Amino acid sequence: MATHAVRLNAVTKTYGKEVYALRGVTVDLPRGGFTAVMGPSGSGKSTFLHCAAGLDTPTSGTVHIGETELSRMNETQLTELRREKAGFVFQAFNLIPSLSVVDNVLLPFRLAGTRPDHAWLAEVIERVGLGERARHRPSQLSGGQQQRVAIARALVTRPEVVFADEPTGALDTQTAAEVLALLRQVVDTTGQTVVMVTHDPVAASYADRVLFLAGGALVDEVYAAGPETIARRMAVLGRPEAVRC
Ligand SMILES: Nc1ncnc2c1ncn2[C@@H]1O[C@H](COP(=O)(O)OP(=O)(O)OP(=O)(O)O)[C@@H](O)[C@H]1O
Repeated sequence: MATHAVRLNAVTKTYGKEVYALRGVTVDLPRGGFTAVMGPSGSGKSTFLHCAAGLDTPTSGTVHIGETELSRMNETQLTELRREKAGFVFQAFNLIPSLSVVDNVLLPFRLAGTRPDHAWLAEVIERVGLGERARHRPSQLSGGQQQRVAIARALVTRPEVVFADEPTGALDTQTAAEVLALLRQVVDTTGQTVVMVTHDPVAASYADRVLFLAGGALVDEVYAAGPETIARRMAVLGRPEAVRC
C-alpha cells in the first residue's frame, strides 16, 4: 500500500500564457497526516487543493490519490474517483436546508446510488457531537454545528483523504477551535488524512505539517509548529522578494 495519501509530481497549472497558478509543485502528503496549506492571497492554495483532489486538471505533471493516477482520467472517471476516495469540507457548509442532519450526511450515498453502513453512519454523527440533533434541519443549528455536519458527510464514505478549503473561514474563534479540534481528533483516532487550506496561523497550528506557497511554488514548510512560528514564516512570504518567479 502506498505511504502517501496524495502525491503531486511537478504539477503546473497555467491560465493562458501569463498566469502560473502552480509552478512545478512536487510533494507527498502522507497517509494519516494533517497538512495545512498556507500562502498569500493568489499564491495558488485553492488551485493546489483542487488539483490534489481531482476537481481541477493540472496543465502538466501528475497527481496520485493513493495508487491511482488522476491525470489521465476523463471527467466521469474523476467524478467517480472523488466520490470514492475524497471527502470535501468548504467554508460555506453547503448543506441542503430542507434535509435533516442525518439526510445531509447520507447525501454521498444518495448521489452514488449506494447503501450506507448504518452503524458507521451513527458513529460518525456521534463522533462529531450531533447524536442528539440528528433529526434537526441546518437552520436549527449553529454555524459550528453545521460545519460538523459537513465534516460528518465528508467522513461517512471513509474516504482516502478529506480536503478542507478554509473550513473555519465563516466561524468565530471559539467555534473554529472546536471544528479544528474535531479535524485533529479525526486524524488521531481514525488515521484519516486531512489536507486543509487556511489563511489562519492558529488553524494551521492544528496540522502536523504546514506547506507554504508563494507565486504558485512550494517555498517553505514547518512541522508541529505553533501559531507564532507559522505567522512569522507567513510574514516573510508576504514580501515580494520571497516569491520565486
Ligand atoms: N480560472 C482562472 N482563470 C484565470 N486565473 C485564475 C483562475 N483561477 C485562479 N487564477 C489565478 O491563479 C492564481 C492562484 O489562484 P488561487 O485561487 O489558487 O490562489 P489562492 O492562494 O487560493 O488565493 P486566495 O487566498 O485569495 O483564495 C491567482 O493569480 C489567480 O488569479
